[in-house]
Amino acid sequence: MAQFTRVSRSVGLITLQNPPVNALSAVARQGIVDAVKRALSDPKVKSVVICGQNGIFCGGADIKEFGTNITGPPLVPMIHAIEASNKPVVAAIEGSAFGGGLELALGCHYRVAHSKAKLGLTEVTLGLLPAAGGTQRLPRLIGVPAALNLITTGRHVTAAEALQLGIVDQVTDHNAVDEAVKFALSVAGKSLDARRISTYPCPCPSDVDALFEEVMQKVRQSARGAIAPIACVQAVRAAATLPYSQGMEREQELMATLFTSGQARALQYCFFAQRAVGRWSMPSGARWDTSKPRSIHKAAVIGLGTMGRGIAVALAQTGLSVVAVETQEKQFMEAKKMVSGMMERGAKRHGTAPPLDKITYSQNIQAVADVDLVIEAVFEDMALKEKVFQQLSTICKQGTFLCTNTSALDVDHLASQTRNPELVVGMHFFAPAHVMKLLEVVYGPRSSPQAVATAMQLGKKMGKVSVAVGNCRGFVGNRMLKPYLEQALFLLEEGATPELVDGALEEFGFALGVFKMSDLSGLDVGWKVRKGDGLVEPGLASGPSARIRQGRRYSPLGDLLCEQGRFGQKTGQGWYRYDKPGSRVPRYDPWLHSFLEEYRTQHGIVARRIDQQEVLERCLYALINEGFRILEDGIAAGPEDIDIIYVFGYSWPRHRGGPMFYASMVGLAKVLERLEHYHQAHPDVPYMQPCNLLRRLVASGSPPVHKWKEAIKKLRSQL
Ligand SMILES: CCCCCC/C=C/CC(=O)SCCNC(=O)CCNC(=O)[C@H](O)C(C)(C)COP(=O)(O)OP(=O)(O)OC[C@H]1O[C@@H](n2cnc3c(N)ncnc32)[C@H](O)[C@@H]1OP(=O)(O)O
Repeated sequence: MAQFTRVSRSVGLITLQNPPVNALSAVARQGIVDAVKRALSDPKVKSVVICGQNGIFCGGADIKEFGTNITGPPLVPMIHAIEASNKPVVAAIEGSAFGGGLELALGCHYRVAHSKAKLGLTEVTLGLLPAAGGTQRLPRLIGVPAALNLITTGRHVTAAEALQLGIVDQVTDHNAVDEAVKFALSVAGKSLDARRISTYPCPCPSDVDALFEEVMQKVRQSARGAIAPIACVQAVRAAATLPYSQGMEREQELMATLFTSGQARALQYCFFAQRAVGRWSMPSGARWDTSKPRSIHKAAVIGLGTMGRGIAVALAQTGLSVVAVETQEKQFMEAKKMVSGMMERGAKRHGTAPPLDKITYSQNIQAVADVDLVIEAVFEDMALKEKVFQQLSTICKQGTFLCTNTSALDVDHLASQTRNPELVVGMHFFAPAHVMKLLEVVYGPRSSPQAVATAMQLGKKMGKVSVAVGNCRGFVGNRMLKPYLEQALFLLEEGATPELVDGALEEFGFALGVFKMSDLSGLDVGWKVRKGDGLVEPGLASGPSARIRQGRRYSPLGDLLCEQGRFGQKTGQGWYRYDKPGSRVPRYDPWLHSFLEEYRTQHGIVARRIDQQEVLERCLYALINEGFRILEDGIAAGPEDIDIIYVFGYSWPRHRGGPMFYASMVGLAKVLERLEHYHQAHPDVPYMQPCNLLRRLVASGSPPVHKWKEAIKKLRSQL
């Protein structure tokens, strides 16, 4: 797991060998301890280089070991031994040096990095802190403000930035190991007194207290309830205010609390879930490892509204040639300007050239004749989309994949409009499409595995986290949102306010509560859908039937706002008031509150006190219940797919692991009991009726979330 060789006569080369990322597992740590001992005791070795095999230095501690009985030598004394060595030790950093990997490098006396390497103390993203001395060494090396920034965000820095910050001593475009060996030869025999970071004083600004107070406030605000970033600040504060050994004690103390926390479990679950969704499967048995994607060189986007523009930018940024089609003159001119602006801003942020020449614009759909893949992003109207798919089917060359960006409509019905339905899949982007990381790849019963594999691969190229899901109304994300939104409206009817509901959800960790989010998305969007579904009945003002539609409880509150022209941020009024149309800061709206009171009076509802717990239980458990139905229906292959969709697409707090993971943490029996309770109280709300799968999982002893897939398979086979 760590190979020792002697190179250039006097350099001991220690190579970590733990594929795929040279994580510091127990065996790898033992390998390093043994190799370091060997290097230090070999009189021929005058200096040492530590590197990782296969072009990656080290991906940090082995996350798979967390939550198990950890054996093998601990990291902290191992790194101390390296730092204490009387022979110079040089880290040769290629690929990545993350978490414990960078901490190992900080224990070395020198660091040489390849120009393409990335470095970071990423532990906070896993609900932890850099507890192998990282919180104590980094501030001593680069100063408190820069260390705070890196440690509390876990962000990756390039080799160039690492050099500028003083994290590495040399950056090279050549082979980093060869350069590190040369470096090691050059420093052999030199004094190491000034090279042991733990002995450095911590450079601090004069008013340390004020600095930490300010940072703590900022971190609390952005952490949305996550505890690790706060512990990171506390640990760095210890570096700034205590001697090294006491700082280390504080670091270990804080880590002990984080290590066993539910948040760390949730974040580590998300880490693996994000990777697991790439190993997709379809009910037909088609899988990621047996389905070959086709290469896409040229793509087209049809419709340059908000979504189409974002998709065109995202495609061009991957280096593809893109044909962007918009048939309406005004929208066409506007879109061209907007798309160029979006690309220029993106390029400026990344310090690259905007890929303006990658896009050709056309007002004629015939321009897509020679592309390999089309993404339709016209207005969300089935008749319009049907027509576009019929046209595409005749215009495009043989074999072109036809994708739709619909957020809810029937992908299979669109496929039926084409000559080759097997080439049709959904590619559901989230707004703004060039920014949001999530992509739902929707397969219909006739989508070919190759079409799914191609869309998944294209999503990956675009830097998206792509999740393959089955075809149903709203797919996974929007389908689960429906009961969540419905409960929020019922709560308003019964006595809650938008502020109370949003407050509870934001305290839970959502970036925006449900009403703020609805104002941002536009209330007219759902109104149109409800009209299409025959749910909107203007004039049905009061009486018992006013709140029953299609045999179930219905709240017309959203429709009533829309009838008043209150569409949210864009009109300056929605569930909140905004300073002017397009403003983003929601303000308390006395009109809305009187409106709610009048509404309740009109419908004979006596407002009651609703607490945060009820808000959370009703909104979240209704959503989770639908998640179980989605699993039962086979629309999502496993809980990880649902959780990743919610974390990346719907701002579900990552430190709560996604809705299905959260349900497992709350306890399935408790979720079931609360759903039963609310369904008894509201029998006319079918979404509250506990799903069979949930009942059966509880009856089978509530297996942990990573065993659900297996349990569902077993339950299915028993049917
Ligand atoms: C009491 C304990 C005290 C401990 C004190 C010290 C504390 C240290 C804490 C840490 O070090 S926590 C770990 C910090 N490391 C990271 O955050 C890095 C995580 N990994 C990555 O960011 C990426 O994997 C990568 C290294 C940049 C490589 O990316 P790439 O896209 O090339 O591959 P992936 O698909 O992401 O990964 C491949 C494969 O490897 C698994 N994996 C990656 N990192 C780790 C790890 N650190 N431990 C275990 N396994 C790891 C990953 O899950 C993939 O496998 P899978 O089967 O597909 O899931």
